[in-house]
Amino acid sequence: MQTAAKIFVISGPSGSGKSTLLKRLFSEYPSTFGFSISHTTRKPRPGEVDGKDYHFVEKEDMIKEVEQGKFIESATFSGNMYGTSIKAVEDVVADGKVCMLDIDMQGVQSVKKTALNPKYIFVQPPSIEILEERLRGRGTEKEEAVLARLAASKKELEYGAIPGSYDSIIINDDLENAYNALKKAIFV
Ligand SMILES: Nc1ncnc2c1ncn2[C@@H]1O[C@H](COP(=O)(O)OP(=O)(O)OP(=O)(O)O)[C@@H](O)[C@H]1O
Repeated sequence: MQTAAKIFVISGPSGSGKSTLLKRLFSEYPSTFGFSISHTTRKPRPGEVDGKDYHFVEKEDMIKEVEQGKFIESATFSGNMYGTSIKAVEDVVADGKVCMLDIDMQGVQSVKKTALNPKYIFVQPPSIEILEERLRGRGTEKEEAVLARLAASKKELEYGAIPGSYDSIIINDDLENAYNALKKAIFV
């Protein structure tokens, strides 16, 4: 099946349903799509393979490459750096797959400065109240983290509402409808 682009950026507030939708897409089309492999400065855990689970790199090398503008996004969690390089996205395409990039609003703005030329998809919750319900229902975050995510989601929603920020907006109310809308945005 033909897709509208080789790279899709999927963004939206935490809890809006990006992972749920992508999981479905990957299971319906197991050989069409791929995720880029992230870099990290943390040490591999037993069984983790360099270049498969992560690109395991030294901190000074990663800092240098981030400074050189080779990364779309990078962040530090508990002392370890993580990030997505532009090349990691290009590698997915070189491997014959359509790259799905699940990133936040800052990542979106950063991709816009590259030559990757993806289609941008925004996954929008039906309302803030429902977003809050789903975030709590997921049960993966402590109260503090839920509140931080909700605060960040307001900015994500504002950015999503600016005309031209995204090529498609998927309102994730009924999952079935949202999934069909996602497929419409992806396949031509
Ligand atoms: N259409 C829907 N109707 C009801 N519940 C949904 C729907 N879509 C997703 N959910 C539920 O909402 C919660 C958040 O979804 P999900 O984890 O996919 O969000 P996300 O955007 O990937 O979040 P994050 O950015 O934090 O990874 C999950 O518990 C999921 O099962």
